[in-house]
Amino acid sequence: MQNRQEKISQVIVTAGQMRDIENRIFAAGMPVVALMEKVAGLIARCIQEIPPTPLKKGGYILSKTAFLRGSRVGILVGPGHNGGDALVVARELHFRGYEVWIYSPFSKLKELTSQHLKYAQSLGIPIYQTIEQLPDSDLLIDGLFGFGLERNLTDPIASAINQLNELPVPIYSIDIPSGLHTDTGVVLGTAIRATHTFCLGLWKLAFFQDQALEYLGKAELIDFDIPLADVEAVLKDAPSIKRITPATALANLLLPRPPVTHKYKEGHLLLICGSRRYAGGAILTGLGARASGVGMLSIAVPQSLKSLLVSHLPEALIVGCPETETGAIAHLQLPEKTDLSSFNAIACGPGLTRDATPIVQEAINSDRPLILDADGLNILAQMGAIATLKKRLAVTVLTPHTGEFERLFPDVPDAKHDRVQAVQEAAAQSKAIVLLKGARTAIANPQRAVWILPESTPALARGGSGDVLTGLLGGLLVQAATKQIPIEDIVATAAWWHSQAGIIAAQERTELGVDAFTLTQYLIKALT
Ligand SMILES: NC(=O)C1=CN([C@@H]2O[C@H](COP(=O)(O)OP(=O)(O)OC[C@H]3O[C@@H](n4cnc5c(N)ncnc54)[C@H](O)[C@@H]3O)[C@@H](O)[C@H]2O)[C@@H](O)CC1
Ligand SMILES: [K+]
Repeated sequence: MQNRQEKISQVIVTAGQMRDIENRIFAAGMPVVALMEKVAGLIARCIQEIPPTPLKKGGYILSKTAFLRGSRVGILVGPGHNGGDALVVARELHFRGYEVWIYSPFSKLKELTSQHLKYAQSLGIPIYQTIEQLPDSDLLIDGLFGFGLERNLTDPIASAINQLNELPVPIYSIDIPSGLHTDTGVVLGTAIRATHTFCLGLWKLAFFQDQALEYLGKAELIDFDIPLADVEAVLKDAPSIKRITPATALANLLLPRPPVTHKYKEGHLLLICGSRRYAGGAILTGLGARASGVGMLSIAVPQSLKSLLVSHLPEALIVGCPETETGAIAHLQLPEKTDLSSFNAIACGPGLTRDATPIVQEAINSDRPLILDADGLNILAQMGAIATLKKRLAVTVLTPHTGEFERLFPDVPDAKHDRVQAVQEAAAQSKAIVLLKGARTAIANPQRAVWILPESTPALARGGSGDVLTGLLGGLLVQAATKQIPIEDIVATAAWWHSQAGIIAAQERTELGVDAFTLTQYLIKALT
């Protein structure tokens, strides 16, 4: 049972896939009306369990409303089965003693929705057609549109939604905030700004698109027992899109270590980073790698940074390299009897400046697994990312933020519109594993499979936090090199670990207190 729940919690579907899964359930004999009753019953129960918490918006307490028996609940009803769900909730809350009213602005409703409305009316629940008639409420439930929304919202419903968003009451959306595109999370005209969203059955893609986040509020999955067999049957031929869960991330963390091992068995990582201008980037990348538990760490930096790096990372082998006039690494000067094949992987980029082109070229030409970040990505973009990467013999991992992504892949569809599709396309075209940073970091492999980080914190939106990720990822990658773990899974684990450290640090120190050095100090804490 645990296994089923864990699997369900990883799945992410599009609206089309959800409809196909739903149709299989109906074809197998489950009556539509029974499923609606079951789903809406679960939602009604969740609403009754809402604790009496103060309402906050933007961090400020607006009112101390408690949603207790007797509270006034406004139910927003659309024309389809999302509206049907809302009407079943209305009926249940009515019988549980809540003071319910219904806003039903559409004249044409689907059959089942229309029947529920008729029954609600027979119970004496007040029904209003226009926004001006609506009484006050302590809580709104949004059942205007679910995954059936197919075109832009227009007036009068669009302006009604805008007015409802202004009310100082929490809004609980059923399935998805009405007005959001279920796959891209794009706002179709306007959308409900929910304080809480009950996502029904399986996570929909919109929940992991950055542009949707400010509309979703706190998101919760309502598991209504969709059989795994139906999910697997519908998803089997499509590239998988998965949430990274704590269980999957921890499974790849290489703990416990085998009792008999040695430092070279736990991987040798080469970091190529830093310049006179950006010395700190090299330190942060090194500290990220240190937290990974890497067996051996070598760090190539400009000669003038060598003693600084030694003082911060005494355990690492610091390789001082000849430098350009501007203080960038001019070329790699490894110790005697060492060449790039001595390392299990290379991570290259943080703090290099764009003057370090030859060394990035050298790393790309090597046959080692390679992580490129920051200036490593900017230099790659100048070379032409797709053509350059196609020639690589070993795996490449790219870790761009949106700006770097656009420079790397100018011909890939707009990452601001649909980040998931963009990262899939970039990985497929470049044959690299691409980690697109954002509020919901998304990782894709060349086969278009995607892993999405469902949780993060804006505390990580600070200079240097990406350097920490690069080091951490590099350290994990070399340790996994001898252990047959797919690299995509290691990338997902590194992203999860990094964000968990940020979340825990922010809880203790506020979102303002997570500078990149502090973040490195929370990495181990996130596991203990
Ligand atoms: N997936 C499932 O297994 C289940 C789904 N259920 C509910 O059913 C919902 C999907 O129901 P529907 O397919 O009926 O879709 P919706 O309820 O999302 O709405 C579709 C209706 O809205 C109309 N519409 C679409 N765009 C419009 C626009 N821009 N302006 C005005 N009208 C517009 C359509 O013509 C259609 O009548 C889900 O979101 C969920 O709430 C649950 O009842 C039961 C289980
Ligand atoms: K909705």
